[in-house]
Amino acid sequence: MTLTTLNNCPAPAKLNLFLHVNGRRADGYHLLQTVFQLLDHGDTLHFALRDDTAIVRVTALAGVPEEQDLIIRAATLLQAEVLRRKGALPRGVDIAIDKVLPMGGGLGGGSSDAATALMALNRLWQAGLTREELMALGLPLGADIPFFIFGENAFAEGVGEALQPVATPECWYVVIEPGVQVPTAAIFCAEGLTRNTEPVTIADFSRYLAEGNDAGGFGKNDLQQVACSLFKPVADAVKWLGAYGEARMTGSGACVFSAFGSQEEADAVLSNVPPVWIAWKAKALSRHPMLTML
Ligand SMILES: C[C@@](CO)(OP(=O)(O)O)[C@H](O)COP(=O)(O)OP(=O)(O)OC[C@H]1O[C@@H](n2ccc(N)nc2=O)[C@H](O)[C@@H]1O
Ligand SMILES: Nc1ncnc2c1ncn2[C@@H]1O[C@H](COP(=O)(O)OP(=O)(O)O)[C@@H](O)[C@H]1O
Repeated sequence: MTLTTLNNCPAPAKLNLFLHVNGRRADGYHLLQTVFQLLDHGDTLHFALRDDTAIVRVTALAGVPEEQDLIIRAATLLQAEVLRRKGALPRGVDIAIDKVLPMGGGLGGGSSDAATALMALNRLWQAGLTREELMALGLPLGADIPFFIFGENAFAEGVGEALQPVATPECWYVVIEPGVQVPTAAIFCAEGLTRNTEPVTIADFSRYLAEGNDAGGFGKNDLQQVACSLFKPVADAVKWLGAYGEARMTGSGACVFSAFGSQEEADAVLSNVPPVWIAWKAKALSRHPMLTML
């Protein structure tokens, strides 16, 4: 079927259930091991084909000029790839976004938006790229983009691009936004960052869960100590949520999460969150909702 619009396309948040820094590549990028968890909370994008070839963001995004927006950059890359393959530019597109996820929150919002744009436009433009080709196209824009296109919870290595599907518990997460934007680069270049965590295996993670442990208790987030020392609100959120269970930062911060077995337990914690913070609950997803939509 030829479509000209795709509305209500979800761009879910991710959590890094643990995040280990195992080394550094020659180009300075850090080698990581992590488990990515999809959440049923995120941004929503809307696409409408145009009669010209322009790619236009029709909603403003504070602090992100249109040409720097990962959504626009991803769409532009895919449009050029379609030109290369088919010899003609596909129609332009108006892209609207309902932005919910905080920027610099470690929830992968920008990457998830870009991944959703690539998946939606691959369909609208009938571009025919495989999932692997879309993942490779997105990687230079952000290390988390391949994961979102992969579409399943994953054990990731490299800079996050070597992905294996992994089962994770069907639990609820409480997420606190401490109200600061943590710049990823500042955390990775911090002097105090440890970069030599011993590698783990996907089997180690799965065994830990099979023993009945919470998803958020395996390993640690190696970026957390540095982020907490540079950004006190992150340390405060870890301390506060830690009173209810294992509390951990996601990605390079700033958001902090804890796992709960039921929605009621999550609600009980949420009702106590100090009003200085934005906080919400989200259910663990096992698949990216775009996979069902397309
Ligand atoms: C840490 C993670 C974990 O999922 O997520 P977020 O917290 O950003 O969501 C990602 O690896 C974020 O990867 P990516 O999205 O590519 O990071 P960027 O913001 O582009 O990286 C900014 C800078 O951080 C450093 N950087 C980033 C990733 C990495 N594996 N090693 C690095 O050294 C580089 O100096 C890079 O220029
Ligand atoms: N569509 C977008 N949504 C959010 N951030 C974007 C977007 N496009 C570019 N960015 C830039 O990416 C940075 C990281 O944002 P984001 O991916 O939301 O956080 P994080 O990498 O911590 O999960 C932002 O500070 C912003 O400058």
